[in-house]
Amino acid sequence: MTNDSVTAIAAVMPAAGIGSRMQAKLPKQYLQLHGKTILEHSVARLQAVPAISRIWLALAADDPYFAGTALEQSDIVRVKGGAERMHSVLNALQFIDEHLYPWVLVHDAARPVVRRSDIELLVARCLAAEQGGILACRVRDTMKRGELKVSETVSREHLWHALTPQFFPTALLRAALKDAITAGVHVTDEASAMEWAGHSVLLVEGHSDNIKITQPADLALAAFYLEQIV
Ligand SMILES: Nc1ccn([C@@H]2O[C@H](COP(=O)(O)OP(=O)(O)OP(=O)(O)O)[C@@H](O)[C@H]2O)c(=O)n1
Ligand SMILES: C[C@](O)(CO)[C@H](O)COP(=O)(O)O
Repeated sequence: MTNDSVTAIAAVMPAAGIGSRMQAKLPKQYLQLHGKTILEHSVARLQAVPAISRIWLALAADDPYFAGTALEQSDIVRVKGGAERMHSVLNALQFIDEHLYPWVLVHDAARPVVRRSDIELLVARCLAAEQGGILACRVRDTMKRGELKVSETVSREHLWHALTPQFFPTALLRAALKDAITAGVHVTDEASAMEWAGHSVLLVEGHSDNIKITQPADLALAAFYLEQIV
C-alpha cells in the first residue's frame, strides 16, 4: 500500500502509562527487548507502514526516559499524556487537523509485535467500508466470570479480544472520546467511545500474537514473537 493510494493517515500512540501491573523499575514501554525499548519497537511497526503519514506520541509530562531513546531525533510529534489512556489519546487528537488527516489510527506503545500486514488489512477494510474498526482476535478458551468462585460461564461465541491499532475518522473519534469523557464514561479503548456515540465498529481479525505487554511473563513472550515476526 502506498501513500498515494489512501487518505493521509495520522497515528496516535498512547505511551504515558506507568506500567504498574508490570512491576518493573521503570514504565514498561522503556523496558528493553533485543537492544531496543518496547516503545521504539512499537513506533517502528507504525513507521513501516507507508500509509501512515505522521505519528503523535502521548508521553507522561514528567517522562525522563524518552530523551534516552533514538526517537528523540525523529519527527514524531510529542504531546502530553493524561491521567488515563483515554485522556492521553484525546490530548493527542486535539493536535491533529482532520482536514489534513481525515483518518487516525491509535496503537498502544505496549504492543510491539503488531504485523504490518494486519495494520494494512485494518486500514483497507475500514476505508473500503467507510467506517472505523479495530483489530481483534477470537476468544479460544472457555470464559468464566467470578472472583474466588465461578459465577457464570460466558459464551465465547462471537467473543473477541480487542487489540490495537484501532482506526477511525479523526473528527468522529475526537468528538466521541470528548463526549464520553465529559459524560463520565470510562472507556479503555477508542471503539468503546465510538460504540457509546452510536457508531458501528468493524471487527477485523488480526493475529493473536499482537500481545499487549502487561504483566512480567509477557516480556519473554514478546521477545520470542519479535524474533519470529517480520
Ligand atoms: N494514562 C495513560 C495510561 C496508559 N497509557 C498507555 O496506554 C497503553 C495501554 O495501557 P496499559 O497497558 O494499561 O498501560 P499502563 O497503564 O502503563 O499499565 P498499568 O495499567 O499496568 O499501569 C500503554 O501503551 C500505556 O502507555 C497512556 O498513554 N496514558
Ligand atoms: C486498548 C486495548 O489495548 C484494547 O484491548 C486495551 O483496552 C488497553 O487497556 P489497558 O487497561 O489500558 O491496558
